Amino acid sequence: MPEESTWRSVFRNDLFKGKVALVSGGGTGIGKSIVIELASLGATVVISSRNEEKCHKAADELNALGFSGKVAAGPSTNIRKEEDIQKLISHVVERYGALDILVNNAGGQFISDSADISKRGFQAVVETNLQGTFLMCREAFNQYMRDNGGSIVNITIGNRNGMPGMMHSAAARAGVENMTASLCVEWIESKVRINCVRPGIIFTESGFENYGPAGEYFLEKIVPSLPAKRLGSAEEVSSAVVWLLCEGAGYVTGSVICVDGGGSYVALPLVEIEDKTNLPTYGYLPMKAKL
Ligand SMILES: CCCCCCC/C=C/C(=O)SCCNC(=O)CCNC(=O)[C@H](O)C(C)(C)COP(=O)(O)OP(=O)(O)OC[C@H]1O[C@@H](n2cnc3c(N)ncnc32)[C@H](O)[C@@H]1OP(=O)(O)O
Ligand SMILES: NC(=O)C1=CN([C@@H]2O[C@H](COP(=O)(O)OP(=O)(O)OC[C@H]3O[C@@H](n4cnc5c(N)ncnc54)[C@H](OP(=O)(O)O)[C@@H]3O)[C@@H](O)[C@H]2O)C=CC1
Repeated sequence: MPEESTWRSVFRNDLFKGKVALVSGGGTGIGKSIVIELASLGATVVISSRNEEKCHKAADELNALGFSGKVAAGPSTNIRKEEDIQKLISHVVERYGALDILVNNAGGQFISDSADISKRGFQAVVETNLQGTFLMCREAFNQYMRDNGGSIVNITIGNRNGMPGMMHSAAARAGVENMTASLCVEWIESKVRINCVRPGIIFTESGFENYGPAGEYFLEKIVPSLPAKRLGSAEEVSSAVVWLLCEGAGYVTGSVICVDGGGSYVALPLVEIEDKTNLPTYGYLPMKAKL
């Protein structure tokens, strides 16, 4: 996390004054950076995840840094569980009287060849990333935003070229982006805007711990293949999130902003393809060139 003395948001410091925000997975990584942005711009921010202690620790740390009382941990919430989500949203609305901003940042997956993913493994990833995001949006809308308006940002993952090695997550996040397109129309009458931010490969300690040595190995191969030749920072993601949430983005809904240094336009070498290809050729004419 940046030192408070050196870190300044690029946005106006009262941008979210009086607003109440909920950031899922806000105790670590990208989510924590979004929390810092929102709190520093005047919002009251509730953070939640499965590990409540981690969220309390992050809230205490941020409040001690100068966001005194602006950051609070909500109840432990597993976004795979509908009842946890219902309780979390009602906790925020009852305690803070509003829910103006929702950032669906919680999510994750594991690296695996698709052929080795069990049914439960696939379900766990889809339940977390697609169903969890849907239920968070639905509850926020039904319990508050339908009558009061609001702004939602869903964090997704690079899925333009699929994501060999993380197929389940890319499929679920593509679903989130498509769901966002539907919801932006259905909820516009309630003055709810909903958008996505699709990060490329972003350095977060918490995120990469999840992959262990496999993560290091992949990174060595991925970084040279990225057009930007570097990883992104959490702050580069949270800047985009905050812009989408603010009034200046008032005509933006249903969109996806890629924060990926151009990574969507190259194939990431997450899986190795042998030089010798086995794909049979079809054709009647003799091949002039060796394909
Ligand atoms: C390193 C470079 C690669 C490119 C990076 C791309 C950029 C993306 C970065 C990020 O997303 S950073 C965020 C990372 N953080 C996380 O992913 C954390 C959250 N993830 C999880 O909690 C899990 O991955 C989960 C599967 C979503 C949930 O795990 P949980 O333990 O709660 O699931 P269970 O209900 O216990 O198990 C369900 C099912 O899933 C199988 N499974 C779980 N982990 C793995 C694994 N590592 N490999 C294979 N299978 C796994 C588990 O075995 C269960 O299935 P069955 O065994 O019962 O069939
Ligand atoms: N870092 C990267 O390169 C990229 C990350 N992303 C996405 O950005 C988001 C943040 O990732 P990042 O900050 O890197 O990694 P983190 O692991 O730090 O963030 C994931 C957060 O989600 C929470 N979470 C995970 N599963 C659940 C669940 N079932 N219910 C509630 N909370 C949950 C975790 O908390 P807890 O364990 O306490 O539940 C954690 O705080 C994720 O959705 C990730 O997939 C997308 C593209 C690239």
